[in-house]
Amino acid sequence: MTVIASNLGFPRMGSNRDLKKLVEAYWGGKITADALLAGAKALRETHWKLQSKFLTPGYVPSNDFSMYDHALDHAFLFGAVPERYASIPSKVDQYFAMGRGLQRPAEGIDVPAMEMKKWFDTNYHFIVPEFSPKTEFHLHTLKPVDEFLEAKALGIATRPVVLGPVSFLALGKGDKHAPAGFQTLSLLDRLLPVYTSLLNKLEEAGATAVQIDEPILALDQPAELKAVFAKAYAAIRAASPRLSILVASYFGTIGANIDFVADLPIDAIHVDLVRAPGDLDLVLPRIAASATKAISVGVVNGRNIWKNDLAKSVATVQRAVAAVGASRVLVAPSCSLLHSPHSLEAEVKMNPAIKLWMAFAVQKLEEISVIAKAAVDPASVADELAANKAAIEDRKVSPLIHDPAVQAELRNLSPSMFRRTNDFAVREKVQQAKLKLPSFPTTTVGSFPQTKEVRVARQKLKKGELSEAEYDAFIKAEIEKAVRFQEAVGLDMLVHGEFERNDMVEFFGENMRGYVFSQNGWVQSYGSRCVKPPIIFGDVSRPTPMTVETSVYAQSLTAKPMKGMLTGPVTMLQWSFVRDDQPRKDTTFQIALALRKEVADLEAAGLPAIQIDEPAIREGLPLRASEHKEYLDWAVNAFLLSSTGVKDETQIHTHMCYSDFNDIFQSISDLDADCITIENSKSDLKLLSAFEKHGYTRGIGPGLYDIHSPRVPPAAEIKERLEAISKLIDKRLLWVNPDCGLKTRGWAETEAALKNMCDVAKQFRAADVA
Ligand SMILES: CN1c2c(nc(N)[nH]c2=O)NC[C@@H]1CNc1ccc(C(=O)N[C@@H](CCC(=O)N[C@@H](CCC(=O)N[C@@H](CCC(=O)O)C(=O)O)C(=O)O)C(=O)O)cc1
Ligand SMILES: N[C@@H](CCS)C(=O)O
Ligand SMILES: [Zn+2]
Repeated sequence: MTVIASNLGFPRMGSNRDLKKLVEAYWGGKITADALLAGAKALRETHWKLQSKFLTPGYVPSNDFSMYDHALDHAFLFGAVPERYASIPSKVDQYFAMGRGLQRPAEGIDVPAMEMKKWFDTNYHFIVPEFSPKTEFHLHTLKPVDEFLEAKALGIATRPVVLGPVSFLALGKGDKHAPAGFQTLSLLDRLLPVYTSLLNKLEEAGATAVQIDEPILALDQPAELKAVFAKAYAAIRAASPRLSILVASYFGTIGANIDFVADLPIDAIHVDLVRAPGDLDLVLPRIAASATKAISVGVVNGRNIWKNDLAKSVATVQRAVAAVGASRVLVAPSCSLLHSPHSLEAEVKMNPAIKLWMAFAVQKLEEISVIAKAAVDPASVADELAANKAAIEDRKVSPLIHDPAVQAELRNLSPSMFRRTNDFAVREKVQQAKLKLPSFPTTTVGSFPQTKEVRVARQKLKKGELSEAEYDAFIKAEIEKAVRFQEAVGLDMLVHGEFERNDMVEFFGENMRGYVFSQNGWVQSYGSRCVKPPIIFGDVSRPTPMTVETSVYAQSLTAKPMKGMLTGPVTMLQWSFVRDDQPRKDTTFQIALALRKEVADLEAAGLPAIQIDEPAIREGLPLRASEHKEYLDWAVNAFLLSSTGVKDETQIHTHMCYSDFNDIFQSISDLDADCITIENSKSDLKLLSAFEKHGYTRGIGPGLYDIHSPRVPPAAEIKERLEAISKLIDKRLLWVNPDCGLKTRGWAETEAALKNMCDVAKQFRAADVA
């Protein structure tokens, strides 16, 4: 008797970010659509073959691959293609246009991208499906079937992954024509026949099992949802009586939702036992009470890079086996491995003492395989278990982790370190007297285009082909160009452009103690964009100033005020792989203390304004409301600890993007920043209504255009938006800026867009004076 070794999803990018290179080559006109599709197919083949080495036949996932995003795939699959993309001739271009917009003036095509949002509490972004009461579904593609058959042709039996009908609708939104109060779930009756016909086609192709992802089960759910789930799964069961259906919940506890999930006519339930170890006791009795249902135990962390404590996981799996028998237990990662880097194998430069503690996606599959074997026959994997035990022990006692000086500083924090000396009303006057900014001041969020030249220069520095001095001179030249550009375009508060940064989190990690870096530990962030999260393994501190020289240089080039530019403590935490041997709060406070010193140094060096970005503060919000307060208290305090050690005259900015901030409005206000630039261009005016409703009184720069798309926003569009905003927000508080940093854009489109934006600001300023 064996326990099944399974996977819920594999990273799509490939060992060498192959997918990124492929799609970008296609977008750049360097390869044809056929070459793109062939390249993607080859990548899937590699991934299926790789996974087959570790997983039980039939439990390798398919349809987890995506050219851009899986939520977009499902909108496309079910024909939820908004009207504005309907006339784009090729399906490939139509798909990418929905993800990233498309501007082809010669063909009269100019469509913005659909909205992009954070995928639950991850740093992955999904495309928000758009619906209206008129939405009719049909199978616009047969991607899951095609990919199932593709694997089958290679001799690999897979379990297709499909986004659940309830999560698919619930994660979507009403389009701009949808009436107020439109409920996307009201489309369930229309979706189900199409959904079940897809499952039928999968069965016809030979599929015997499917994984239906319902991640919304990790959220607090209204009572009405029980009936929605019951209806959806009754229809699925009726249409596919023999298909084995696993419903997967992940990213948190399934909680009280188990009460209705346990009654669904399905064959297996997946639970995330890393985030919610208590779910075993919650779910196992329900599984045991049924004669045939199986439990998929998510014991290997899909969200972090530390080695699994195999002995602990084996004990967990054995409890499940004891309760329901080995044939009804599946070992799995806690969630899809999409959020893990590909393989540790590439990490030839990493400190071996620390690498010993880690597992990336491929190593996690190996762990799953060992756990499944050990649950029934530990002797068969005795060597693997012994080696794992030694590594886990080694990490626990390693002297590399602890820094007594950092720990002492953390014990000695005083209440005054969490507040500014005076209120904003006082600070505002002192700052305005110093900065003398016009009304509707213009600024940008920090980064300017990270061109190929900039990235190649950094690569050359790493390879030793450029000296430190040559690289510094190159970066200084880039900064000077950016400063002259900003002056010419008419911006009021300038930035240095962040050219020296590989990434806003990685850069700071590289300059702090307690971090280690992978060479190739890329994780998809959105579309073709990847990040290489730094790894926090020990106590964090800042040995020397990190940004002062660069910021001082940038300020020396201009009479206009320059913003120092830092990444905030919560974002540093949220976008790193974090140590799991102390509370996240303690790690965040250590980072905040390091940043507080940097802020003090920037002020002392003469920077009049300092921006501390916290784009990830909302993303860190626990999925369950009962845990919100505790998180928000420490997250706000960490920001205050990093930012409040300055004089009244120093203007503290912050920046947030990619999330709905309405529900943390009070916490945003509690950050007490003098100005917040906030993403808003694609999420209508709901957010600003919250600022209006709560009477926000500090500076605010709602993003005026979307920076994720190469599309240049016409001035009229920016103007219309600013007009709508200035009806909601007191114009004395308003700043004029894009949604987020411009690092992913080219210079030509940046120049055109910022010119339009600054022209609009000038028009508003003139009208204000008149
Ligand atoms: C603001 N955002 C960020 C998030 N998370 C972060 N950790 N950082 C963020 O900025 N989450 C929310 C959003 C997501 N947005 C983005 C935006 C842009 C990117 C992005 O551009 N990623 C780059 C990789 C960035 C990087 O670290 N680059 C390195 C290495 C560059 C490289 O690949 N070099 C090549 C050679 C050069 C070349 O040919 O281009 C090589 O080594 O082979 C660097 O600059 O040194 C991306 O390319 O995907 C991510 C998230
Ligand atoms: N300062 C950063 C913020 C990104 S969220 C940038 O401009 O890229
Ligand atoms: Zn941003």
